[in-house]
Amino acid sequence: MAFYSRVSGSVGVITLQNPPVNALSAAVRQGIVDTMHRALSEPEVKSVVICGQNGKFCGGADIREFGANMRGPPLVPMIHLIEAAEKPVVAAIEGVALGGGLELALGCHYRIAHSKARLGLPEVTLGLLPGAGGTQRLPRLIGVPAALELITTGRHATAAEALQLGIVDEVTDHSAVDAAVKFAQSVAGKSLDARRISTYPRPRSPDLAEIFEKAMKEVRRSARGAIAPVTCVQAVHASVTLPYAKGMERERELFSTLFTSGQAHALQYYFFAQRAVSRWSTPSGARWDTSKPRPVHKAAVIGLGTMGRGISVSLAQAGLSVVAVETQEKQLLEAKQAVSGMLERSAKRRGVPLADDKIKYNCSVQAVADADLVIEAVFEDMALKKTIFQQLSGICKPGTLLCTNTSGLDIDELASQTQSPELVVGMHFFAPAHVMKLLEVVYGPRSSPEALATAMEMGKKMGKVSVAVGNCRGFVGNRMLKPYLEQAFFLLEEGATPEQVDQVLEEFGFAMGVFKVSDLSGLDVGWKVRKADGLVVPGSTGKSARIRGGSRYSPLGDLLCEQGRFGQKTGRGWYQYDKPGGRVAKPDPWLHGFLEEYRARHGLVARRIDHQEMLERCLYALINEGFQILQDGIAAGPEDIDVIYVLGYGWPRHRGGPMFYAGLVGLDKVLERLEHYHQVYPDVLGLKPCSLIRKLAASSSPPIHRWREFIQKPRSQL
Ligand SMILES: CCCCCCCCCCCCC/C=C/C(=O)SCCNC(=O)CCNC(=O)[C@H](O)C(C)(C)COP(=O)(O)OP(=O)(O)OC[C@H]1O[C@@H](n2cnc3c(N)ncnc32)[C@H](O)[C@@H]1OP(=O)(O)O
Repeated sequence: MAFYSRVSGSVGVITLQNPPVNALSAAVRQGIVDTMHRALSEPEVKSVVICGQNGKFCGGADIREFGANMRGPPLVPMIHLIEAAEKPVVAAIEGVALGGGLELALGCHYRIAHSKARLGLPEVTLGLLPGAGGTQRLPRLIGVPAALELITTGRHATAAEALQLGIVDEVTDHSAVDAAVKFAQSVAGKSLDARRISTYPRPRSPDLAEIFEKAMKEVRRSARGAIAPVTCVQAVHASVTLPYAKGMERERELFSTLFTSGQAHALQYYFFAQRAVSRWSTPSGARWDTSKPRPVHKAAVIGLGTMGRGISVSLAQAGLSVVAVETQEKQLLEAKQAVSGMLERSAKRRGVPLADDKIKYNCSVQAVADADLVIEAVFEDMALKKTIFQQLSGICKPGTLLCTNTSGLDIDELASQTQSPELVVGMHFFAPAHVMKLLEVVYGPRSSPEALATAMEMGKKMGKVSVAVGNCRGFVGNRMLKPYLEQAFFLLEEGATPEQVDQVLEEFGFAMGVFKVSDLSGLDVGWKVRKADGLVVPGSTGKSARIRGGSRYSPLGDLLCEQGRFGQKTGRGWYQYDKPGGRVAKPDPWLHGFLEEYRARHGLVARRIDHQEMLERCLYALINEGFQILQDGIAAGPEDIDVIYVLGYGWPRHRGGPMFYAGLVGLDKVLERLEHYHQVYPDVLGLKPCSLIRKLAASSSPPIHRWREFIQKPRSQL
């Protein structure tokens, strides 16, 4: 709703009230319309201020109302009512003015912002465009290039930038509401002819055609198949080619196309999924709202390789005192230099104070004795990690949380090396650790709810999106990667090239295809794991070379590693690069010859594999594992998996995540294709549909928010 009051006798103040962000729900819109009429009809009122309760102007349209039968007064006429008013209306912007919130402010005659406020039109991130006049008013106010940039990226601008661009008229360090009231009094009775943005002339400039062409090219390149950014450019284009009223019609037409699109549903689902993962729960009933995190003031990082350095930076930037340990003096010095550089660059980029003095470097593990939380970040080697956990158990003060940065090793095995296994959790960071937003927080069977809550809280402090997951090989992300990679290898055996498989995945929207990613992260990483698992059998020939434990196995990755082809770092992998460390992947005739020779050796006849089959086999094998993970209770819900895949594995956000995508395709269709492929390849376990997808499909494929009802709760000791 909206609350009306009169201030200083002559200023009507309309306060939006819809916690937590004063989104424009039907009740709020109704409240604005009613209170505007009241303010306009009261003769004593000479001007109006619109503000939001609790220091937040407005977070935009109420996203929860999208899709449902939208009731209440529509936004566009509501904003026109404000703009057409004969009394000056001033927006007092505190906190945020986003989406419909900024469009409401653009309908006001003046805008006063608090210096800490953020303003933007982030609709594009929800698969929409600013459909309440934003695409027509903003370019008229600040020009096409700046409007295009803000609308197609959806980024938030600071108040200072908004002032510079001309979006706001004044910025204050004090109460924006008080400033707006004062301002409103000063402009009472003045002409509003020059203050109605919709009446401004269409933006004109000789280079507009070039600007739009460039913008369109750029969004097509970066959107990776997302339609909203492209549609945003089309809508802004209407502001220069059409008069305002016609431009608004075009905006509405384009908005309607986006509004009902699968991409908008996916992006809005993802918006809530990213927030839902913080409300974690475990199979045994431990929950975010009943588990209290321990206070952490001092943290320690052991091992200052690439991951340890990034983790130290993240901790320091979160304001913690950090002890960074590397036992070799030379490596310690190198790491110190590298971390300082990272902190400096980051401080410059984010405009925050340098956090260099937060980190103390040390050669001895003893230095972590008084830390509240230790993150071990040495190589992925169980024996080494075990030794460190034994040491830590003896050195650390009672109650210290012991965390391991591992991408898949058994948390419980490490916990069993300590005297307090309940204080051990996994923290799986993604490289580069100070940049990537995702953190998998892994609870073992003995981790306490308090330990899990502390690690989740720590992730949040570091600005990460933390997802709580159970302990199993590869946790969620890497476990699902295995069947996906396996299919990609099998496709090569059957006749595809790495370029073909990657192209299919990139056209789907992945930032990089599976083989390019493999080259980037290093083929030797998986090779080491497979060797430790006893899967690598050098020189094996005949049928047994392609079977492990009764299931189909592809040794292609192992064979490349035996040739020293580790990917970008060696200049050769699934592709070739101009030099070791090179970044530009080029098809490699050597590899094509190698694949032909391999197929011939194993009696495999290459066939032409169509686009659809490549996509289905890779994605559905991954999705099937996702259902198995839900069934095993490793992830609490599909949102957890989707957030992990979007933030950690380059899954295109506009497709919601693998589990959402499965629902969109249709669970019965995914099941049918899995059944088909499993029949063709009965020796591939990853293609055997798991019982949860069968159960859901048999129950008429309920919507994704109901899937949890179909998951049998596994027992856990946590
Ligand atoms: C055939 C079809 C015809 C179509 C007909 C329809 C015509 C309609 C035309 C209408 C045109 C509309 C045009 C306008 C569109 C919009 O405005 S879309 C919304 C744009 N706004 C946003 O994208 C902002 C989203 N929110 C945020 O970015 C952040 O929440 C924040 C505001 C910056 C605050 O961040 P923080 O303090 O970190 O809090 P959070 O945890 O993110 O959020 C707190 C809770 O608030 C919920 N929430 C936030 N914003 C909204 C919102 N706009 N609507 C609903 N709910 C919102 C958020 O989900 C959190 O709650 P929980 O999920 O329960 O945790």
